[in-house]
Amino acid sequence: MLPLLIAPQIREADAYTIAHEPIASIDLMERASKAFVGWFINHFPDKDQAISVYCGTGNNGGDGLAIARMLDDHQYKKINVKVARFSDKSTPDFNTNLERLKKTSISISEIHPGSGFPIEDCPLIIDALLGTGLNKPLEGDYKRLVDHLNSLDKTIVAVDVPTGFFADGEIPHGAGILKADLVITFQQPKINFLLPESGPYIKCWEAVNIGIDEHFVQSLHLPYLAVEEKDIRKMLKPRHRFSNKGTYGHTLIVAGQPETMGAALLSASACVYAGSGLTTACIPQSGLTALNAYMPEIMAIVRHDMQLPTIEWAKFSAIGIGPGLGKDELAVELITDVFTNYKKPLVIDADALNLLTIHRELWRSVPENSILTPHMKEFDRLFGDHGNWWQRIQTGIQKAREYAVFILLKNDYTIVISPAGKVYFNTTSNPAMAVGGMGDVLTGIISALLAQHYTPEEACILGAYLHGKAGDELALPNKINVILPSQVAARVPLTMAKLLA
Ligand SMILES: NC(=O)C1=CN([C@@H]2O[C@H](COP(=O)(O)OP(=O)(O)OC[C@H]3O[C@@H](n4cnc5c(N)ncnc54)[C@H](OP(=O)(O)O)[C@@H]3O)[C@@H](O)[C@H]2O)[C@@H](O)CC1
Ligand SMILES: [K+]
Repeated sequence: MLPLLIAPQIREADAYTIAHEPIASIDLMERASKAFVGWFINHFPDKDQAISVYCGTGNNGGDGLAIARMLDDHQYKKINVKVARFSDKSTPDFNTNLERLKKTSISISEIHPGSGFPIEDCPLIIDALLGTGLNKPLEGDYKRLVDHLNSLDKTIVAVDVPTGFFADGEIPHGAGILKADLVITFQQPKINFLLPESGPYIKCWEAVNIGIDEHFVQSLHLPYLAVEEKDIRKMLKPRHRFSNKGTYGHTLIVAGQPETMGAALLSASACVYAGSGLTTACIPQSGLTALNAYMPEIMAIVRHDMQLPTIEWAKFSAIGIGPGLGKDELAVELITDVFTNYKKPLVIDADALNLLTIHRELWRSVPENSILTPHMKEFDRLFGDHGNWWQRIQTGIQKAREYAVFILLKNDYTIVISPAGKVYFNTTSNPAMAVGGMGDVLTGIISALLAQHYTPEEACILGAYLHGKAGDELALPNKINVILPSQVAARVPLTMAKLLA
């Protein structure tokens, strides 16, 4: 897992690396700038393109100066540097890099407080005004400059973070933030890059390694972690010789109303594809023909009008409940029946989450370590309205602990919060997956993983990753705009096979 540090921890890790590698601070800046330039050159190979580098007077600005010098070394011929002298302060590494830059032929100009802004005729701007040192929303000269740059139709590549963008914590409404086409960020994506609030400011980002001490970072036992492919490869268990369907569990999916049988079909079929040895769907009677026709591998427990079905609880190694279940009286009785009789962790989704919102007394019987899979609206219905995603995560941490459950909060980077307070960011999935039914498939996959004896934590992490990865494999190679949940479900075996190879 890639630990995701917040800004003060980034400073701590930088300082530790400087003291213990050891490496001089100015050389770490050189290394960071070199990593930036390495990526930049590959993606902007036209050395005749005119580039303006805007620098503040802190270390982000120091990076900008070093980057300008290095691009000059690489024969980029039309570089100019503009230093925003909005403060009397400057860091020693900024000063050293300014002296180094003055020895080149690069033109350096300054922007002063209250002054107008120079005409900008370069199509490409490198933003090294402010980085992770941001400590308050932009105002005054910085805000004016950022608003001005945003008003120009330029390509903006930000160093580490776009100027004015908080790397973590709440992003104030209406803050002045530079809109970057690309952010080349050091060591790790900043946590706010992974939240929807970054959408208007960051078109894409790339993290480059600058050799921060990994042992130190791991020793911090940080709550925020990004899931990487190598973690998934370690987690996934291959199937063994002499195993049989019993080895891989029996999953029950409690879902569907006559009008929402699709949710039950998607969920139960995803469960089969994700490797559950046996899958049974508890569905309304009117859906039986559809179920048999859609996927004969799925067995059924039929719900007759307003009658609770008889369920042999001990038969099932995992239960997923909620997709298309509705909120009527029978649904309430059914969920109560499941919560009362089944003591292992459940996967609780969609209408089952809505029922938890309406009938708060149900919370008392949610089995420990169950997995709740809300999207943003379901989350807010459960736990109250939130003005931003950072707050939502903090509430998630508190509620996961309070109720001893896992909360999987759906997002472009789906967030899994454990009762122990760990926050895992999934790194797969894409906008082509924004289609109704995609969540039902995820529920089926996670339920199947529970049935196959993955721990609830593993089932969440693995389920979110596989679901997104299957979607990526379908959509990304041909830049397909829309993929269907049923396609994602059917792709899962191949995605798993690749990860096990
Ligand atoms: N540490 C390392 O070893 C490495 C660091 N690296 C690089 O350093 C960057 C972090 O550098 P940094 O800490 O110097 O902060 P930076 O973002 O340049 O800004 C600082 C200045 O901004 C000011 N300021 C803050 N908010 C403001 C506001 N709203 N409006 C106006 N001013 C505001 C603040 O002023 P103050 O509030 O202190 O008066 C201070 O003077 C990081 O992103 C990466 O690029 C890499 O080279 C790798 C090695
Ligand atoms: K920046």
